[in-house]
Amino acid sequence: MPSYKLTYFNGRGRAELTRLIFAAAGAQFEDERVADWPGTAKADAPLGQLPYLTVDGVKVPQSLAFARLVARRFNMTGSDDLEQAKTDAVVDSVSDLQNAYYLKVFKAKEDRDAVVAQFLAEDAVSHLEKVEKIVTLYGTEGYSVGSSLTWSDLHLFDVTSTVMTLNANLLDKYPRIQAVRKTVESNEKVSAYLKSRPETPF
Ligand SMILES: N[C@@H](CCC(=O)N[C@@H](CS)C(=O)NCC(=O)O)C(=O)O
Repeated sequence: MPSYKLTYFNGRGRAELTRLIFAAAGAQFEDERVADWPGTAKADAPLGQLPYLTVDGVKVPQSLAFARLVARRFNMTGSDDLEQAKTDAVVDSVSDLQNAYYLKVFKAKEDRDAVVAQFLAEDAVSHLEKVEKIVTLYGTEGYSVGSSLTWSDLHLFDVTSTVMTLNANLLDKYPRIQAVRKTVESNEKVSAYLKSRPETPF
């Protein structure tokens, strides 16, 4: 059996997608949470950043690269190469929202309320409209692509959960996104993980 160690801060952030994939697959991994940064951890990280995944002793940086590897190993990237491209396209659309959130809201120091208001009125709307559109195009009710759980469903769930902390009604206009979230939340293994995971500030 391959060994996996996920190294990140004590947060969901860019590591949570991979944790959700492991949870949905019912697979074991070591969840290393770095408390002292940079400490010695920065020098240990392949690109000087977190997260990274150590697979059988090999360190893989870039959260989407190793999430895709793990999802592929657990058959969660789609049933053929075209479906894989579709889950990639959904993941990228969701990541556009995630990156805008990190760049604007997470890093905001001054005028946070104004930054949040602008993000919700402009960035979030523009990205969520695209996610709703692509999920409608490629998925069936409750799935972002095809008709079974894929890593794009988990990414959509995770990132929208984070952005919803800014506005609980954020998804009112996006029924297909809501339906995917319901599927993820009602997955037995994922739901058990969500109940047991640590509460963290991000
Ligand atoms: N594209 C990278 C981004 C990694 C990244 O921005 N990591 C941040 C935390 S989320 C980090 O390590 N910041 C600390 C630093 O750069 O010193 C990924 O998806 O893994």
